[in-house]
Amino acid sequence: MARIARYYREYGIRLVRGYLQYVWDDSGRRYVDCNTNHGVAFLGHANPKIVEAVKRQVEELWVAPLNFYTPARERFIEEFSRLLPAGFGVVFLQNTGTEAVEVAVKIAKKVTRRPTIVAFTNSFHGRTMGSLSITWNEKYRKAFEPLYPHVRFGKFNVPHEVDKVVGEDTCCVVVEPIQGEGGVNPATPEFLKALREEATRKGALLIIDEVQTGFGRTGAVWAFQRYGVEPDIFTAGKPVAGGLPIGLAVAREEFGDVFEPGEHGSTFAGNAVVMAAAAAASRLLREEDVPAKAEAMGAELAKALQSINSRLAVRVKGAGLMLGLELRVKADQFIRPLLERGVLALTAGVNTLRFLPPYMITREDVEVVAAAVEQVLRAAEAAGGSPLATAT
Ligand SMILES: Cc1ncc(COP(=O)(O)O)c(C=O)c1O
Repeated sequence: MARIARYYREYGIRLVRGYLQYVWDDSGRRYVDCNTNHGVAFLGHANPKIVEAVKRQVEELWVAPLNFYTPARERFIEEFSRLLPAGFGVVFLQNTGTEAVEVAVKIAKKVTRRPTIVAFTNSFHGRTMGSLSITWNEKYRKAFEPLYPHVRFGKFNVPHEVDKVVGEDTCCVVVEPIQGEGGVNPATPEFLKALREEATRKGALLIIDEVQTGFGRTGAVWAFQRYGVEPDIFTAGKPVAGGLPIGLAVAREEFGDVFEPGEHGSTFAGNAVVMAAAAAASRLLREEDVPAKAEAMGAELAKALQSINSRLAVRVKGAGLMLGLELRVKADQFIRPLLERGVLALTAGVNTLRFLPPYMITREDVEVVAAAVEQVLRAAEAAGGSPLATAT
């Protein structure tokens, strides 16, 4: 028998079931899911409203190329449009976050005819060759160089240097409103505003990457709405189809016809099953006021994490239900001990524990998570310096 290629750390746990904010392993053990497959299951595992829509769709039609109209795509665009700020009239359908970034950059290149992409320190935009080129961390890029050569990295959250990196050669500036993989680092309002102004001044497009932040997680449908700064294009992915693979770029109306037939495409993009799931997810987001719930439970979780009594905890970062607990030590050593206490979590950067739970997480779940985190930090403290590799 072949085996699945290994390039992820394995925890030796076999997950067999997921329902809303919980997953279960094959021994019947339940976990509070603050990993949600890197933010995908934000609307919960097997959310009944999405399950129902998918079930109906799989009996009707699975795939149809973008050359044809389908009721599933029509329902999706109708529901999704209600989540879009005025002026964002065009959706480019893809299958993953990295593809969403790729198409956004392609639009910028075609519109401006310029070569250079500007990105920032600690950015993460994906792992295909284009998006990897604007992902900052050497760990992800080194083995695959040379990448796309026309990239300049500016310093994240340093507004007075923005004019030095954005030039007349720049097709687009790509930024996460809150850096996810890079450490749960929120952009400052001054920084995003400087990017908007400088991009406009130099004739470059501003692309805001909402693959991790978007679709309600930060307390607004789109995180940039918290800043009052509007991009020309934004990307989304992870939770938009409730758990099925999706990525998309949303552009201002004027960029809608940028590609000639044949210049862009993707076989699975906009397939009927994913569209049915994304239509149901978009509807649920609006009807249940998911962003407001994320804001409220995010405040509870942030408060609980802040009150953790450990000298290893530095501060809580993020917004809504995209939260990081910065530590004085490397964060990855705590993922396994947290699993042993019934909590799935993530790391971000080197020394941040990241929590991306579903919006229906309860106060009791928050208590479970915070108690588990406190226990693992205290256990590490009690063990004395030895097991603690100091973060660099
Ligand atoms: C901000 C951001 N952009 C792009 C991506 C890539 O998305 P995907 O893994 O779906 O290709 C990610 C994934 O974590 C992300 O956080």
